[in-house]
Amino acid sequence: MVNAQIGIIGGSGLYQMDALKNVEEVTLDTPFGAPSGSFIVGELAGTPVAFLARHGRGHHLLPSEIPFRANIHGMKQLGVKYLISASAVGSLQAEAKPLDMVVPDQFIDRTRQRISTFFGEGIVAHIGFGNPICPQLAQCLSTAIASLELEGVTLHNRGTYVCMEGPAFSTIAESNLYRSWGGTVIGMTNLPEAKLAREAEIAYATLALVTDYDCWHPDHDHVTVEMVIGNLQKNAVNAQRVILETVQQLAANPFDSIAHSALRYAVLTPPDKFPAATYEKLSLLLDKYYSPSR
Ligand SMILES: CSC[C@H]1O[C@H](OP(=O)(O)O)[C@H](O)[C@@H]1O
Ligand SMILES: Nc1ncnc2[nH]cnc12
Repeated sequence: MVNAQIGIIGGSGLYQMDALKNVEEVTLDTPFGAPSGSFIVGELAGTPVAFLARHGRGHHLLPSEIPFRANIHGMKQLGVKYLISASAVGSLQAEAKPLDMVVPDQFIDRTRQRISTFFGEGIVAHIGFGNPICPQLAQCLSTAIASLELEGVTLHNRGTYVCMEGPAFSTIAESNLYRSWGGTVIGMTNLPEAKLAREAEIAYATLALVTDYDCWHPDHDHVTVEMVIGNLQKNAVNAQRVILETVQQLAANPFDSIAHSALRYAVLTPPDKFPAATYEKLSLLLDKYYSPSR
């Protein structure tokens, strides 16, 4: 099996990494079904990475249809310890303008139809999620963005990502509500990913690419798909430069994240009560702690 410690999930407008070398397409199955598509494994500046387009390469999956569990499980199978998510977001604050980059440190969950856990079916676990983003990985992203001095791009190195269900964009009333809650940006995908990555003990951070002002700003048009993709196309080259720089930093200075031991005290069910079939589904996550005692 191919091994890549760094994973990249590309969102709307980022369906491939142009700088990848020695590329191999890997099709994986998981106990949680099929991922969004095949993983593209290759080298970025000599470092092995695994890339996945979360909506599929032809963008055929709605946010609510993305097989988040399979995607994260697939990354885990490939050996990923650090996961970078690149995502299009609307801005909820005037200072975060289209084409800016935000590295959020918090989430607000407004999803309704997502399965955001690997657990259940007889094995109960509760991970800590107070700090949902890995601070060191977020710092790597921020350092990379700052070091590139990208023209016209302001870095916002913290912020709250509101994750809505979609697929319709928000109403003005909702957008203003999220602003009053302190939301910085809004998207439809990153929260289930972050929760599942934490359960899989993978450090996760988001590179949020601002594409629009959602619908709250009196001086800007309401968000449309055309606006999102137009701005992302302008910024996709910069986003790939940021990811490349981050991967180089990470390869030179790997670190231990709190995410890497998230399950140590999370499981409540005694191991002798684990249903065998459920344990088998979760063995990639749980063997590290329980295999010898079972
Ligand atoms: C194309 S606009 C809405 C769409 O874009 C964002 O996707 P991603 O997070 O995968 O970049 C947003 O979350 C919606 O899924
Ligand atoms: N305004 C917005 N709302 C939700 N998701 C988005 N992705 C990009 N812009 C968005």
